[in-house]
Amino acid sequence: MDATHDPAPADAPATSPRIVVGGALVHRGRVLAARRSAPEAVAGRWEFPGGKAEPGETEAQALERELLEELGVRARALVRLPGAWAVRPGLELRFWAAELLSGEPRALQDHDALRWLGPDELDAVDWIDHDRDVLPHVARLLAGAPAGAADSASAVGDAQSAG
Ligand SMILES: Nc1nc2c([nH]c(=O)n2[C@H]2C[C@H](O)[C@@H](COP(=O)(O)OP(=O)(O)OP(=O)(O)O)O2)c(=O)[nH]1
Repeated sequence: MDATHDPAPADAPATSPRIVVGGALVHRGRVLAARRSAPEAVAGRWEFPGGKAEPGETEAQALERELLEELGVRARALVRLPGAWAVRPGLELRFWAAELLSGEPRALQDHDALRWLGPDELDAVDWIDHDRDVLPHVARLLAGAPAGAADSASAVGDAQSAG
């Protein structure tokens, strides 16, 4: 982009938007939902775990790092899902599909509960609005995922709020 011919508005951030990556972590035909413990604006609502990409990181690297930090699992980012959402000016949310490589997710950071949701259970939790928008893509992802125990949601982690 040529800044000379495409000036940013005066109130825009100095750099391009920072990216937040949310991961639709799929395992045995279900996807992991995580309930946020903070900040207050989103506490108690469900999201796809992830976080902000650090400078120099690819989106895939950022997601894999965040899933290790937040859930204690190794995962592989597979493909970006369509769409992008402005969380706030200068912060853009994108979603990726990811597969679980090893470990059992635990709510170590930012979350106080986790649930695996099957294709018929995607409406079972109170999603953050942006995350609800991407559910049709997640449903398609699950439809193409290897069949697994998708008959019921189960709690896979539960912890007191870590603040
Ligand atoms: N991780 C994640 N954040 C989401 C989702 N949907 C959504 O609106 N958000 C918002 C909540 C936060 O305002 C922002 C992401 O912040 P974050 O707290 O997850 O990022 P982070 O772990 O890198 O944060 P920090 O180190 O700066 O505290 O995006 C989602 O599905 N996953």
